[in-house]
Amino acid sequence: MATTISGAAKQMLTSVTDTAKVADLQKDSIDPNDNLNKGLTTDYGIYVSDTDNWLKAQDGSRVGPSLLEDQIAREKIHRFDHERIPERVVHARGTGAHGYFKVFDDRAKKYTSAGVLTDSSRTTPTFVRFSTVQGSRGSADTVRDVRGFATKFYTQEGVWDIVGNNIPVFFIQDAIKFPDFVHAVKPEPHNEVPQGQSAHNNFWDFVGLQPESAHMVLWAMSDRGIPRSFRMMQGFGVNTYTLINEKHEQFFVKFHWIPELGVHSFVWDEALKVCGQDPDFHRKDLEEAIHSGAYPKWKFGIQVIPEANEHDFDFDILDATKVWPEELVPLEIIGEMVLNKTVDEFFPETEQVAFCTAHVVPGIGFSDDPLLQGRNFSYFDTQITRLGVNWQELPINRPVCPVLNHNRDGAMRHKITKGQVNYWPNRLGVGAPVPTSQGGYADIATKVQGIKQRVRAPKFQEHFSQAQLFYNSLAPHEKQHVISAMSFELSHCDDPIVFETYTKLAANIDFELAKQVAINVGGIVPDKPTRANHGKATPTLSQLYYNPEKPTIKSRRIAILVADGFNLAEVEALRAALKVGMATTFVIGPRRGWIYPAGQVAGKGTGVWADHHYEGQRSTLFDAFVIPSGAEHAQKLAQNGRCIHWVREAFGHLKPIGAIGEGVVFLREAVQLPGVSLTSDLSSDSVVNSYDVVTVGKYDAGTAAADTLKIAQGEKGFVSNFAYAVSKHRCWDRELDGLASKVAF
Ligand code: HEM
Repeated sequence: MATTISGAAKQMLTSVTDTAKVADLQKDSIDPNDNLNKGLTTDYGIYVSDTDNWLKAQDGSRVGPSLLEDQIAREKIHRFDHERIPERVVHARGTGAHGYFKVFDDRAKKYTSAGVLTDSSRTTPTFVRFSTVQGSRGSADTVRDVRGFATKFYTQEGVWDIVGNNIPVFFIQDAIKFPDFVHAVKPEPHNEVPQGQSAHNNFWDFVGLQPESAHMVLWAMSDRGIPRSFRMMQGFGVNTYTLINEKHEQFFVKFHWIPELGVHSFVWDEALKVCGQDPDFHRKDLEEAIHSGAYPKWKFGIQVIPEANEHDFDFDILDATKVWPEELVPLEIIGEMVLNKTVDEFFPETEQVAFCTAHVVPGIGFSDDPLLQGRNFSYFDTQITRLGVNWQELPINRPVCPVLNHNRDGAMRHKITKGQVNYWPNRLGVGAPVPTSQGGYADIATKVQGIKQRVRAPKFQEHFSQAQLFYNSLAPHEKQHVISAMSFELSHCDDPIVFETYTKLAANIDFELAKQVAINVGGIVPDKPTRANHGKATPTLSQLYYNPEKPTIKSRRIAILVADGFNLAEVEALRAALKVGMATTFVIGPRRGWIYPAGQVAGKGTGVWADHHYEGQRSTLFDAFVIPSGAEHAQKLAQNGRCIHWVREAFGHLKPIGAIGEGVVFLREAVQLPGVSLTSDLSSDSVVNSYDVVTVGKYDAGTAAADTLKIAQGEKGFVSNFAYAVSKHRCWDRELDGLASKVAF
């Protein structure tokens, strides 16, 4: 039986994007350009000759009544009236993509019999949906929030879902608190405010009275809450699951995703602005990366604890408000996932995809983690409201292996099962259970004992030790960001009970943190810590730990700011060099269209095509930018307040800035960045890098060819030096040395 199942599901891969799931979806896809589908029809298939005029009783001179008998108009209106479905009760705003997952080898065999985790010859199709939690479907992407990272694996043995987040812990320990938590964080009930934010009384009231949330609150207030891109986030299964090997030995496990590009975030001012300037920023970023071939990639890792060692730790390994420090439980990297295809249509794929933590395949199981236990009930249940009881039959949700059972009927049943019986046992032997020896899901016999009572286990009572561990592990700029974020949020709480309670609670985490936040928001300033800080730290909790070993500028958005009279050869050389590193360049000029280089008559011939005009996009939407040389161009930039603001804002957001020749003069004379040294010799090609403001006097096409992109520290060439600054993401020293705060932006 087992061989029949996997045999039937064998994946026929003709290219990396043509996974078994993508092929499966073709059965339900239509292409309107296809000849067979050229003409417009009603839902029941007759051709429609007029979509503009409702059938009316009319005498030619006056408008008469519209007739209810018009079945074509009625159908159109009915469909429209009902085309919205309930949005997800949480994680309503999201975007998804297809991809595939592979393990490197069979090293996980000692833990699990799951083929998806042990068979390196397999390519398992995946679909990932990234989301925010608080906001509704139409809210902005770059709000401060936890991000969902939900992965559906279409394995040969059935669907496996890891419904995770970009933060490894959760706000609550027991699922019974989930409705309270969600009610508290969502817009307040009396006025439905605020949208997409936790900066309000009810959220901070709840977490102030619920100290188990202290650890997760710190993560959400850290840079993790404002990721630069879905592609630059870690993912975590959060809950404790189990792995079961062929010998029926059981292990506790946590699942991890580690992004190839490192873990990077916006700065808060930038995230706030992007909410308005481009509310779809993350959605478009994912699409742009996949379409440009810079496929997002994550390593997949597991932390494993043998069943016998469950109680070896000073925290409970089933408590979802705790991480398993990697010094205690090493992370084993066993595979990777690539996302390489955007959806063809948002609604049937991204909106109708439905995850469920209870979806596991043989070799993977659950633990008694009380949050997971509740989740296993909740997801199936909520999909019934959102999509109907046959939600698992929808094309995006159905497995790529055969499905056969006696669950029939229900609203919107698609499948037609032939035969006479829909129950087991039956006289025909149809739909028989599969023995575990042949692939049937095995529940491991486990001894359970206890007294029925509403309590939490003893180690679930401690809430601050890991909050301290997290805070202690952050780099100085990361700590500063937590203080600022908490201060921003509590400033939005106008009820003194709320901000006083939380500032009091924060003194359990870190004295300096509590003091600074309390001063900023008018809270209760502690005179001593409520609890001593144990001083322990672990490197893996800081985002800096995940900087790629080999620096990269892959998929970074780099703007080149020009006015008429710029140096064309430089711009062409820069674009060519940055393209080698798979960065995407955009020219920003006074207008969208041709911008004319020095020596060329305006309006004659071509120059460089500007992708946007100065007002069309702002510096917030790019990772870095360069100003080429050209006397006339530099003078024009200096006359334009928006261009000066562009540079000051990028400086304030700690972004790398490059300038050449008269571009440097523009920086020195018009922009006046504080505390930064710029090259003073416009005839020299030696590069000056000061706080990742990279300047050079001369950079010609010949030099550019010689300066092939080498992204490494200490590289002398202009483009390599600039690219290295881009690979580091931001210049934190600008912030730590107080330069950023001196600029108006
Ligand atoms: C470890 C803690 C949790 C994590 C990591 C988590 C993660 C997620 C993610 C990523 C989604 C979005 C799925 C998608 O993209 O469609 C989601 C949705 C949802 N979660 Fe959770 N969640 C957690 C806790 C809970 C708990 C405790 C409950 C309930 C007891 C719950 C109930 C829901 C519901 C009802 C949805 C909406 C599902 C849908 O309509 O598709 N979650 N969760």
